[in-house]
Amino acid sequence: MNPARTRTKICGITRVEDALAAASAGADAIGLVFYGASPRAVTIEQATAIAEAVPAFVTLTGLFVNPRRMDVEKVLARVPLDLLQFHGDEPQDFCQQFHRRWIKAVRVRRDDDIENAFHDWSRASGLLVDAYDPERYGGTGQIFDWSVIPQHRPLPLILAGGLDSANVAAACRQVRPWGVDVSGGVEASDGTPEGTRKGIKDAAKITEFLSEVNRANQTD
Ligand SMILES: O=C(O)c1ccccc1NCC(=O)[C@H](O)[C@H](O)COP(=O)(O)O
Repeated sequence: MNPARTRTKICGITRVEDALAAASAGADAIGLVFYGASPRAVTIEQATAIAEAVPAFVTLTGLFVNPRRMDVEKVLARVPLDLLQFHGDEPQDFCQQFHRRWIKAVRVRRDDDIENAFHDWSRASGLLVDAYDPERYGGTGQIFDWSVIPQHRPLPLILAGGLDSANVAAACRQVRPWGVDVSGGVEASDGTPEGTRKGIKDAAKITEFLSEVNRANQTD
């Protein structure tokens, strides 16, 4: 399916004000990280507050990494997530059991990883392709080689990994993804040249990122 416009998801949100900034700027989805080892992890209380604040038509996504079934169920009992995102090594049957739509992240290492993932997670509502890092599951700020992304896509493809306002327009034009997903690229600076305050977003960076996606959509 070819998108009329590229959808956008701002991931790793931990504060109500950042969720509202993303929604006001036009993001289609926001992501909450339920993975304790992440510096962007939210508590159930934070997630509940964000869920209450997010307006209709913004997809509230819950991200998990190799959770137990009970971990996901515990979150779903308290937080009205619209979509699950599995960012670890979860098999399809595991992802499928929650009666909720879900997307699968694949960390791209080999040329045929994406093709294999389309086959292995064929019941997903989308495939998120991210950079591979041997030590971290995601949110790495790293780009991968977009030329390995196949043209034939049995599922909507969501591009992630090291995106920011400087490269997202080029990414949209080259890859033509269904959607793009960003985390570190819209975070507040920690005062060092490359560093960011993990989980704290910069509203101006979110606006600039979304403007660049819109620009790419309009100049096709
Ligand atoms: O954000 C995290 O800390 C994280 C930890 C473990 C698994 C996934 C994680 N984030 C995934 C995302 O949703 C990011 O948007 C995606 O990996 C891209 O991140 P970035 O390169 O920082 O834009």
